[in-house]
Amino acid sequence: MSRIAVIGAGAWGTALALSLARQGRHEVTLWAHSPDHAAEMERTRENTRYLPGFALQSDLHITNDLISLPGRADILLSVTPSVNLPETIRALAPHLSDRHVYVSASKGIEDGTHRRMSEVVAAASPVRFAVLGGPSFAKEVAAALPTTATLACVDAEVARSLQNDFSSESLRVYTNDDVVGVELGGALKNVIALAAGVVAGLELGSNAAAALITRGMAEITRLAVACGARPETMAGLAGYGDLVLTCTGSLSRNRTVGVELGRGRKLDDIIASLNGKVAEGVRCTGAARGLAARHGVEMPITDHMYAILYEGLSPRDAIRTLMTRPGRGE
Ligand SMILES: NC(=O)C1=CN([C@@H]2O[C@H](COP(=O)(O)OP(=O)(O)OC[C@H]3O[C@@H](n4cnc5c(N)ncnc54)[C@H](OP(=O)(O)O)[C@@H]3O)[C@@H](O)[C@H]2O)C=CC1
Ligand SMILES: O=C(CO)COP(=O)(O)O
Repeated sequence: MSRIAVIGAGAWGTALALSLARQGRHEVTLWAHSPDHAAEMERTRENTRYLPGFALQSDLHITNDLISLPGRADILLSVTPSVNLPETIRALAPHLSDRHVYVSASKGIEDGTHRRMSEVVAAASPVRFAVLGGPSFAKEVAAALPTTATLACVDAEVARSLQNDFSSESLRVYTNDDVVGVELGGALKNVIALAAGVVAGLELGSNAAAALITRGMAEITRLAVACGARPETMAGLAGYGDLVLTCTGSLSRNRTVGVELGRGRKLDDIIASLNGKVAEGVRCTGAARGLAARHGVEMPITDHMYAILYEGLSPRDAIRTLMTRPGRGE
């Protein structure tokens, strides 16, 4: 039995808490950011705001007390939006030690600094770090549909132990030691998923959708490898797997934002209609572009996505300029 605290009661944190509690062999606590959300989940035994339709098990603890978590758990599973990780880890830091394993399931890169979540955590605390990635829509994990994931940690023993803790009949977990690759695969695919949504919103057809995924993978891999990732990781679940899922699956929030952009809706209006739900790619597009500039890596799809989001480029003009760039080898 492990004591596991899930930090973040959005859709993904709740789905992971449900999946862990379902096993019946762990003590699981789910932390919600806002007190009223925690109280509402305690009362209804359901997360009606972010993952409606799934009953929270009676032995799943719910709390809003962040700093109690390091005392009641050895594994901290961090599932806040990436923009909220720095404030969360700052609050937790005085209570953390190297006996804690901190598993990040957030998929983003810090704005401005371009730090990965592992770098944000390492700068603030002495915990051992792992990252969970792969193709995994929260709703399907909550429904116990077959799902695979990648768990990366530089310490192979910790990775194996987490694999054992997280694995179940419906969740098959693979280990990896390429933390950089799993982190960047998860964050960068969100940018390409936005672009895939744009292609769908403009009704550009299946050829364009396949091209976008493939050329998107090429630029994600270029950047990730320049940052130290292994190419094989990018060809695996946390790379291609998650990219294919979010570029094709209608449950993807990032893809949905892209679809609406392609149909001509304004970004502010689309974000407002998400009601506090996060589409990480919107922020990550700027961070990815900054990281690429630092490493001298060419990211044409990411650049055009940035111009659509923040510089008023029309989706149709973006596709036209991408299609008419000077010819090059594949
Ligand atoms: N949804 C999915 O299928 C998957 C999501 N992910 C990743 O998981 C992460 C979380 O996404 P998801 O679960 O979808 O989130 P949701 O969009 O479902 O929910 C947003 C969450 O952010 C919380 N929040 C808002 N402000 C803060 C804050 N200042 N500090 C901490 N938390 C805050 C909200 O809590 P409150 O309402 O109480 O303020 C709410 O729990 C993202 O990085 C995402 O990419 C990864 C795989 C799958
Ligand atoms: O990362 C995800 C699935 O693996 C979820 O993608 P969205 O954030 O686009 O919904």
